[in-house]
Amino acid sequence: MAPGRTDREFNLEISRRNRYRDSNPSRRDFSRDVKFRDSNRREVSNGYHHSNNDYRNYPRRNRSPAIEKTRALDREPGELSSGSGSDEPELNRDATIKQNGEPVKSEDEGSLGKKRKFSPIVWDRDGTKQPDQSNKPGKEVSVNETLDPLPPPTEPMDQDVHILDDFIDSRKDDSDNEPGQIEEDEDLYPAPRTISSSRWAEIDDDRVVVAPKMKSASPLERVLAKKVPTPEPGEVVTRNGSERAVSTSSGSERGEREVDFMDVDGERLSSDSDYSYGRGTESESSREESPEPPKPRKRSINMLQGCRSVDEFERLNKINEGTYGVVYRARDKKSGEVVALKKVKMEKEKEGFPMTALREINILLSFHHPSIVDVKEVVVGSTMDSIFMVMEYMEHDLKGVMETMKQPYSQSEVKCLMLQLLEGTMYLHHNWVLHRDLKTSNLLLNNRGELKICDFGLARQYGSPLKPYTPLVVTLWYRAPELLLGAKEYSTAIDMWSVGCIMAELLAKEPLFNGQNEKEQIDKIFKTLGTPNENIWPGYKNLPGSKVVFTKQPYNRLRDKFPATSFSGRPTLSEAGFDLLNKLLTYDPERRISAEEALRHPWFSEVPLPKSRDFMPTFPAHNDKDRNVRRRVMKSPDPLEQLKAHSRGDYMGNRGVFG
Ligand SMILES: Nc1ncnc2c1ncn2[C@@H]1O[C@H](COP(=O)(O)OP(=O)(O)OP(=O)(O)O)[C@@H](O)[C@H]1O
Repeated sequence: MAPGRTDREFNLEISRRNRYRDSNPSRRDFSRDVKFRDSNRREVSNGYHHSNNDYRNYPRRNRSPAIEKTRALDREPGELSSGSGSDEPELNRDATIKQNGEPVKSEDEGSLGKKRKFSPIVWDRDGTKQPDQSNKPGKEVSVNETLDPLPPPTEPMDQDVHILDDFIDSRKDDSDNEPGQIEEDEDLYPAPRTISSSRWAEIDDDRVVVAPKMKSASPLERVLAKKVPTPEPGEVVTRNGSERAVSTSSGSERGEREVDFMDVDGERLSSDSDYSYGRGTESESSREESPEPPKPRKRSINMLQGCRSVDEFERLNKINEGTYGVVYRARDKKSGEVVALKKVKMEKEKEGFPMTALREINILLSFHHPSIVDVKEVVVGSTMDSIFMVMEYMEHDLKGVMETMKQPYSQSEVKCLMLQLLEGTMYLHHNWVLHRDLKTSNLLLNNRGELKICDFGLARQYGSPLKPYTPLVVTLWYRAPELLLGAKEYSTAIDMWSVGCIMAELLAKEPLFNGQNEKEQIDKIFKTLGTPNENIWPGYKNLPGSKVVFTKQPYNRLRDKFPATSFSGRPTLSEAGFDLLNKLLTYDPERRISAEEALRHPWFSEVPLPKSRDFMPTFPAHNDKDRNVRRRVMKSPDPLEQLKAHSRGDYMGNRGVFG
C-alpha cells in the first residue's frame, strides 16, 4: 500500500490456515492424506505416490519400525559420502512401496512419454487448433527420439547467421498488444485498485469466460462459481451478465466486489473430501454427479484485526534480499520459534499493494504440502505499508548449498531431491497453479533433508482454456523454449522444463543452459538438444521466434554432458536417468513429461535408490550472514527486471535480443 493511502479502509479478508486448523481439530494433515487428481479432475488412487508420501511424511522419530526396516544398504558405485550422515544406509523405496502392496496402476501408468492428456495449450495463436498429425494415440515421441543420435564428434558445429530482426519486430509488436491481451501486463502493473477489490486472476474483468468442458471445476472456476451459478459445459458466461445474469452467492455481495479473495483457495483446500489423497474411494462418477462440493466452513478473518504485529518477533538477521522482498530470520517472542519473515517490498509500487505479493500470500496461505514452504501467518509492521509473511525457517537454499559443495550431489541424493521437487510441483499443477519461477534459489533446504519450493511471486492460477499470458516469466536459465520463442499460451510444461534444468544442475553442480540473454539462451539449448523442427515439435513454426535462424544442430548432444560412464569427471547418468532428463527437456510442451508421470519414472526405482531424507548431507547454517553476500557468483537475468524494462518502453534494452 502506497504512502498516503494508510487511512483508507483496508478491508482485506484473509484466510489463515493455522487458525482454521486450531479451530478444526478434525482436519486431517493434508500432507499425509492428499488425494490428487488427473487433469480431467478424476481422482487417482496411486499406490506409488501414496506409499512414497507416507514414508516422507512420517516424522523422523515417529516412523514405524516397518519403515525403519526398509532402509537398505544401497550405495551407488563410487558414491562419495558428503557432509554428515551421508554414510548411513538409504531408504529402500521398493520395500516401502510393498508395505502397501503392489503399486496401484492408474490408467495413465505406463504411458510415460505419451502426449500429455491435459495440457490445454492451444498453439495456434489465431485461435484454430493445429491438427496434430504426428501424434497418433500411443505414439511415444520425444525430441531425443526424433533427432538423430549423436555421431562421433567431427567438425565444429556450424554457426548459422542469426537473422533476428523479424523476431525482434514481432516481439515489439507483441509489446504493443491491445490492452488486456496479456494478463500479466495488467496484473503486474495494475490500474490503481484497492486491496478489497483485488482477487485472483481475471475475476475483476468483464471478459468472457468460456466454461471448460470439464465437469469438475478448477479453482478459478470455483471462484467464479461463487458468484454465478455453475455454467453448463461450453456455456458462455459474462461477468456483466449479458449472456446470463450474474447472481451472487450472498445477497450482501450484490453490486459490490467481494473482499474474500484470500479465503477462496483456503476454503477449497480445507475441504477434506476434496483433497484426501489415497484414502477416498469416491468414484469418478459419484464426484461428477454431485452438483456442488460440500460447502466448507468459511474461514476468513479481517486481516487488520486478526494480524499480529511484527513487534512480536525479535529480528535476528537478514537472510536475503530478493526482487520482491527482504527475508529476515526472526524469533517469535511468544513461542520462541525461529521463523523467516519476508517483508513485502512496497517502494516500487506506485499505487496499491503489489500484485506479486498478493499472489504469493494468497497461494502460500492456501497451500499445505511438505514440499512447499509453509506460510504460518501474515503480520503487519508499524505502518500499513509494511506487511510480512511469517514462514517456516529453512537453513539453506539449493543454489547456496551447491555453491559451497565440493562434489556434486550423488545420483541417490539427486533422486531424493527430485522426488520432493516433483511432488511439490505435482501438487501445484493439480491445484491449477503454475509456479513460473522454479530455480535452485527458490528451492529451500533444511538440515532434515527436506526440500521446499518457495517464492510464488510469479505464480498464477491457470484455467482451461488458457488465456494469453506474458512469456516474460521464469528466470532465463530455467525458461522453457516455448517462452523463449514467444508463446503466450503455455501451461504446466513450462515448470517441467525448469525441473529438467534443475535436475541437470543437481547432477553437474552447474547450470545447464546459462545464457546471458535470450538469444544466447536459445542458442545454448539448441546446441545441446538440437535445433527443433516441425516434426519433433508440431506448432513450432507458428511461434514468433521460430522465424529466426538459429544455430543448426541436427543432433542431440545431451548425452555428452551426462555419459553413462565417465573417466573425465563428468556427471554420470544411467539410461533411465537420462531418459527422464530427456523427457523433462522435450521441446514439444505437449509431450514433455508431467510431474505425475515423472514421479512414476523407473529411474526412481532402480539402484541406487533415492537416499532417505534423513541421510542427506547437512551443511552448517550461516545464520548470521546474508546469503546474498556469501554468493551470487553467477546470476541468471531476472524476469521481473525484463518486465519492468518492458513497461518502461525499453523492452529491447541491453537484456538480449528478445527482451
Ligand atoms: N522460509 C525461508 N527460510 C529461509 N530462507 C528463505 C525463506 N524464504 C526465502 N528465503 C531466502 O530468501 C531468498 C529470497 O526469497 P524469495 O525468493 O522468496 O524472494 P524474492 O524477492 O521473490 O526473490 P527473487 O529475487 O529470487 O525472486 C531465497 O532465495 C532464500 O535464500
